[in-house]
Amino acid sequence: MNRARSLDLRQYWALTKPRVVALIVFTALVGMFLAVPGLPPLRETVFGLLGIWLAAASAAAINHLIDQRIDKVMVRTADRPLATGALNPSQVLAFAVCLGALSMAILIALVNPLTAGLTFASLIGYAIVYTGFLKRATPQNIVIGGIAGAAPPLLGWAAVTNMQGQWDWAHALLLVLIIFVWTPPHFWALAIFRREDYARALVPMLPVTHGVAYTRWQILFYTVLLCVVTLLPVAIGMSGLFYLGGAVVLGLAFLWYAWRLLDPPDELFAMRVFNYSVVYLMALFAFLLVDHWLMPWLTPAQAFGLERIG
Ligand code: HEM
Ligand SMILES: CC(C)=CCC/C(C)=C/CC/C(C)=C/COP(=O)(O)OP(=O)(O)O
Repeated sequence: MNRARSLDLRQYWALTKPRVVALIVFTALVGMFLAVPGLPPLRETVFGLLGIWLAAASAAAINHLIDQRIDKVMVRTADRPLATGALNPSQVLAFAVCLGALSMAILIALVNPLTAGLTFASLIGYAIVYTGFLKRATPQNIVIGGIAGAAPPLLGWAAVTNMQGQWDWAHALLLVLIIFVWTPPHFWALAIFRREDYARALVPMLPVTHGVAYTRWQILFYTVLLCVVTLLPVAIGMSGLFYLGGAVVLGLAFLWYAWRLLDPPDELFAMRVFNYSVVYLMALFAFLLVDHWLMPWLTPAQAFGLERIG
């Protein structure tokens, strides 16, 4: 393969926002493991993850396409393939359509139509509703748009159960709720640091429209809410003590970051909060997984000498 070709591949790879999508796929995997006792079925797991990955990558490529003007103006995004001209819009559109079509074909043929439908709704929710409309319209853009990014555990759950179990909706939606409440502190921490980018690009992000001080309080509010919501898996008996320990320690650290952000030591501190948010979500979902799969016996009922119900 010559140099130009491998450079091209790298540009296409960048269109898929690989690191964001990796975490999205991991949350879908955790949804799959929590949906069933023991190991989830191999075919639905492998092709479910492949389909969700391709759909999220397609959504990310469409986001590049719709956001060309914004990406060119912002320092953080000025080196993206469309902003630099390394790829042209028709190439990006063709790539996104191919990934999206492949995703749907795999999910419909090898997983189930319900998962395909929910995944398609998430793709449209992020790529069109959030990127095309909300992002430009309201500072609540990422709160509402966060629903699409939060959906993957539900998609994973649907892939392996087809939502046949009695409590499927409640349990899967709780995982969605966790990511939904996590999204505002995740994004607004970065938006505080990048507020001049957003102001220049005329994107009404919260620190631009309502100021940095107000955004910091909003981050603290959602972080407190997140700490409460992350206790619910234990309260409803979905997760046990191993998860509880992890959630409490991770949550206390997040609270410390959000509190410290009210009076930060320097400008860069907001980026430390953002970086921690990514580590937090990755670790929280790892705790959910290990708790469910390796330590199912470590329940509050066991610890307090009560019999396990059900
Ligand atoms: C509407 C919802 C969301 C918004 C607006 C948002 C926004 C952002 C932004 C602007 C970045 C910086 C990207 C960059 O500098 O290139 C970022 C990074 C990141 N986001 Fe989000 N995000 C959202 C939801 C999610 C979700 C649902 C996940 C995963 C479950 C996620 C995982 C990540 C990760 C892992 C990074 C770090 C990427 C890297 O290191 O390159 N985000 N996010
Ligand atoms: C099918 C499915 C599961 C869809 C997943 C949706 C998805 C890829 C969510 C990612 C969230 C994200 C990176 C938002 C940033 O968008 P932005 O445009 O505000 O950030 P940017 O300025 O970095 O482009």
